[in-house]
Amino acid sequence: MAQTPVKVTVTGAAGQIGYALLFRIASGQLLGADVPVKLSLLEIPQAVKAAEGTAMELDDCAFPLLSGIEVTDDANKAFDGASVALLVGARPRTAGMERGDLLQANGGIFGPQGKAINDNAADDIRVLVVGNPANTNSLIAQQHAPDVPAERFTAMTRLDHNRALSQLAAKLQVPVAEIKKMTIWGNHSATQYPDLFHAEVGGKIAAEQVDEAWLRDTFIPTVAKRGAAIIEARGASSAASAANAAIDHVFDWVNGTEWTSAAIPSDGSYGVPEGLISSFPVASRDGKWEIIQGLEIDAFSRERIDASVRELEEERAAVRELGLI
Ligand SMILES: NC(=O)c1ccc[n+]([C@@H]2O[C@H](COP(=O)([O-])OP(=O)(O)OC[C@H]3O[C@@H](n4cnc5c(N)ncnc54)[C@H](O)[C@@H]3O)[C@@H](O)[C@H]2O)c1
Ligand SMILES: O=C(O)C[C@H](O)C(=O)O
Repeated sequence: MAQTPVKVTVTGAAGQIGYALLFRIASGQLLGADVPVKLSLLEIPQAVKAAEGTAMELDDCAFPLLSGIEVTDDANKAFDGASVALLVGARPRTAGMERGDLLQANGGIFGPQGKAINDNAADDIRVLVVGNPANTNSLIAQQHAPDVPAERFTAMTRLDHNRALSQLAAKLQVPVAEIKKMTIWGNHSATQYPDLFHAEVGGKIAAEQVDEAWLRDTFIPTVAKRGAAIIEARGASSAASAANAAIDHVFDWVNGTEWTSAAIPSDGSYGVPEGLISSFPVASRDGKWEIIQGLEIDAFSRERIDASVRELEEERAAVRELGLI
C-alpha cells in the first residue's frame, strides 16, 4: 500500500447517513479497494462526542485501508488537505419553518463550509452535497469557494437514479443490470423528472415497453416522492440507500462511467440556465463529469424538465435575495 492516503471529509458524521457511510468509505468502497483513506468527521459541538463513538467503532473494524481518523467541529481543520468532501450535515425542515427560513439556516452552514473548502482543501477537491435542499446547498457552497473550479461542486441525484432503476426493473421483471441510460433531470425534490425516453432495456427504449399511464401516473410520482414514502414508512429519512448512492456517485466520478445521473453546474445544455446545479445524464471521463449531449427531448419531457429547472431558478433567486450567494 505505497499510495499516500486520500483525505475524505464527511460532515454530519454522527447522523444516520454518516453511520451508514463511514464504514463503507473505510472499507474501500468509495475510491477503490487499493486506495488508502484518512477520514475527517465534522460535526457540530453537541454531536462531537457521538462522532467520536463512531470513530471508536471504525477503529474496532481494523480496516486495512483506513490510515487515520480525526473528529472535529472546526471546518478549517476538517477540510484541510481534503480531496473528497461529502456534505451530509444540514438543517432539516421543522414544523412551521418556511422555505426562506430553511434556506437561511442552510446558508449559515454551506456558506462557511464552502469558504473552508476554498481555503483549506487539496487542489483536486471534489464535493458532493447530500444535505437538503442539496442542489441549492451545493450552489451556496460553490459560490463561497471562488478558487475551486466550479464543476467540483455537485449534488446527489444518484439515489433518485437508483430508485428509478429499481422501479423499472420490477415493472419489466428484468435484472437492474439490464437497464441502461437511465436519467434523472432537475432538482432533488418532488419536481425531479425520471426519464424513460432515453433509458433502454434489452437495447429498446424503456418508455415503449411500459404503458403511458403507468409511466405518467405511477413511475414518475413513485420515484419523485420515494423520499417522503420512506419517511412515512421508517419514521426517518432514507439513510443506508442515501449513503449507498453517495458511494456510487463518488466512485463513478473518480473511476469513470459511461452514463448515470448527477447534479452538476449547468453549462446551458438542454436549456438549463448556466450555473444552476441541476441533474443531467452524465458520463465521467478522466475524473470529470460531462453532460451527455445530443439527446432529443420531446414535449412530454420538456415540460417536466422545465418545471424542475424553474424550481431550481426560484431557489437560486431566493438565496440571492437572502444575500446567501
Ligand atoms: N440527496 C439525497 O438523496 C438525500 C437522501 C436522504 C437524505 N438527504 C438529506 O441528508 C441530510 C442528512 O440526513 P441524515 O438522515 O443523516 O440526518 P441526521 O439528522 O441523522 O444527521 C445530520 C447530522 O448533521 C449534523 N450537522 C448539522 N449541522 C452541521 C454542521 N453545520 N456541520 C456538521 N454537521 C452538522 C447534525 O449534528 C447531525 O448529526 C438531510 O438534509 C437529509 O434531508 C438527502
Ligand atoms: O430527507 C428527505 O427529505 C428525503 C430524502 O431527500 C430522500 O430522497 O430520501
